[in-house]
Amino acid sequence: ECRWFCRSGSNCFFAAISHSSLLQKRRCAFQLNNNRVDKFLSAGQVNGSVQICEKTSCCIAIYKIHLEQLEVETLACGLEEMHCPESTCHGQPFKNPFNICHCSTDFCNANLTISPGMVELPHTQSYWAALAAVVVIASIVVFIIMIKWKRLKGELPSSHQDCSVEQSCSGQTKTSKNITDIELQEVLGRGNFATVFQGKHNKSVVAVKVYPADRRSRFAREKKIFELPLMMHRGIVEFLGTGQKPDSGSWFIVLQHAKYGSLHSFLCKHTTSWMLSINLCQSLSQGLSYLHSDILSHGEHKPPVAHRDLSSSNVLVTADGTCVLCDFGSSTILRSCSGFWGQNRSNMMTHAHCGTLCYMPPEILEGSVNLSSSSFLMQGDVYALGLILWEIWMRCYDLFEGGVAPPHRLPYEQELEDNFTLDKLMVHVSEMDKRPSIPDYWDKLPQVFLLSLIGILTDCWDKDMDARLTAHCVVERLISLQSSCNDCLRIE
Ligand SMILES: Nc1ncnc2c1ncn2[C@@H]1O[C@H](COP(=O)(O)OP(=O)(O)OP(=O)(O)O)[C@@H](O)[C@H]1O
Repeated sequence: ECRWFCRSGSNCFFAAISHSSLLQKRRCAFQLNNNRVDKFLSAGQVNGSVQICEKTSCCIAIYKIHLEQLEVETLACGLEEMHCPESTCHGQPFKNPFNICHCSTDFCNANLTISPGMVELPHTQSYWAALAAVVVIASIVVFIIMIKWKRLKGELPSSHQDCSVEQSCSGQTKTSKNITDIELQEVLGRGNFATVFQGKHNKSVVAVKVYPADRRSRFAREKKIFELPLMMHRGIVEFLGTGQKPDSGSWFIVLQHAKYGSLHSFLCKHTTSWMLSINLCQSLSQGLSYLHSDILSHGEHKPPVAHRDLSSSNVLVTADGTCVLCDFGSSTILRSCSGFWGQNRSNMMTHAHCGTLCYMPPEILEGSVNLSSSSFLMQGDVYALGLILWEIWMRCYDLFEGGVAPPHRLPYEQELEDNFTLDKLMVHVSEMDKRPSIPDYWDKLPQVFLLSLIGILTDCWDKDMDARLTAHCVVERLISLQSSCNDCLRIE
């Protein structure tokens, strides 16, 4: 599911990206929990938390389940050519107390889950130890069911204020409207996973994102994000419902129709005034700030969500000149409460490597994220936000001499030109710590204004992810930038 390559946008050059060795060789999550030199080091080239397989196209994971938690022993490439028909990781008992899985897609060994029938393997062969474990687990389950049942009946208070309460963190979703009467018209855009059509529903113009039948899991993932409680905000594309086409079996999501399409295509076609550009920047940052927020309101809980594929192609421009976020197919729900994140640590490798290449932050390119914290996903979104703000301001004619802005370019397009490869991007962004260039003409802008504008960009795309602004702070900095500049550009 993860994308390493930019989509081939109409005018932009990323279709030319090629990196043959990376395309051909299997990439697996890499982690060794014992400190000794391990035979798995010889299975392929290691770069941080990624191993590029030399001997096989299978990834493996060896892990145990201890106290209902997954404990990873080894994530690596397979050691020798082997048969691994499964695309995802399904554990089989291995040397006691470990399970092992072999799978055949990139980073599939990072996506480990405890499936319902899977129990902790006893550390000894003792029947009684196993029985005791089963009894303890069963008692805990019965206890939790009793508590929930009592809460449902109102016998126990449901304290939504307390973030440790499982109920407020337990993944509430709303059932979306099942839409059957939809008319599809022209194609609005095509992504890697779906085709978006203009459509008609209840006499209104809508956008219909159609997933082919074999993309059901991607459809379900995006639907799940839209169905979170309180997922309505003017900076997030409005979700109207879902359905299935009876003829082809494909699935669709019905959305608000954004008149100007993606921000990328909008910026390719239009330059903007300062007022329009600051509106685009503010609405975009407000949408991201809301997405990242943990909100509890009237008994409903929206956990923080990391977008993970933020780019100017995944932001839409509406008729009133504001941005809305779209494409939540790579997004991750970050539950802030009671250990959910901890239970999913083994998924973080997969989380870390999603996204469109040119918007990937240095820590992801290097494979050096701190997996003990969930915040790196949101910090990665803020890095991408900084690049998009730069894209918007590079098309603002009020910021250029004679009111002429240069043609739209993607981040790093100018610097890396046609030789755009992952290696070049890593050297440029990570090793040399370079960022998109600031035009010389901006030096002529009023100093205070310029410092504040450049400050927002540099504080979003800082190499040190902990030094980056939060999306909420970006909103505040943009408000103060706007108010400090009422007449500095001599514009209304
Ligand atoms: N609500 C909408 N209104 C107008 N155009 C839209 C809308 N949603 C999507 N589009 C257009 O369709 C394109 C593809 O949409 P989207 O990014 O959601 O698809 P995808 O298959 O998930 O893409 P990706 O490859 O980024 O995952 C967008 O870049 C945009 O041009």
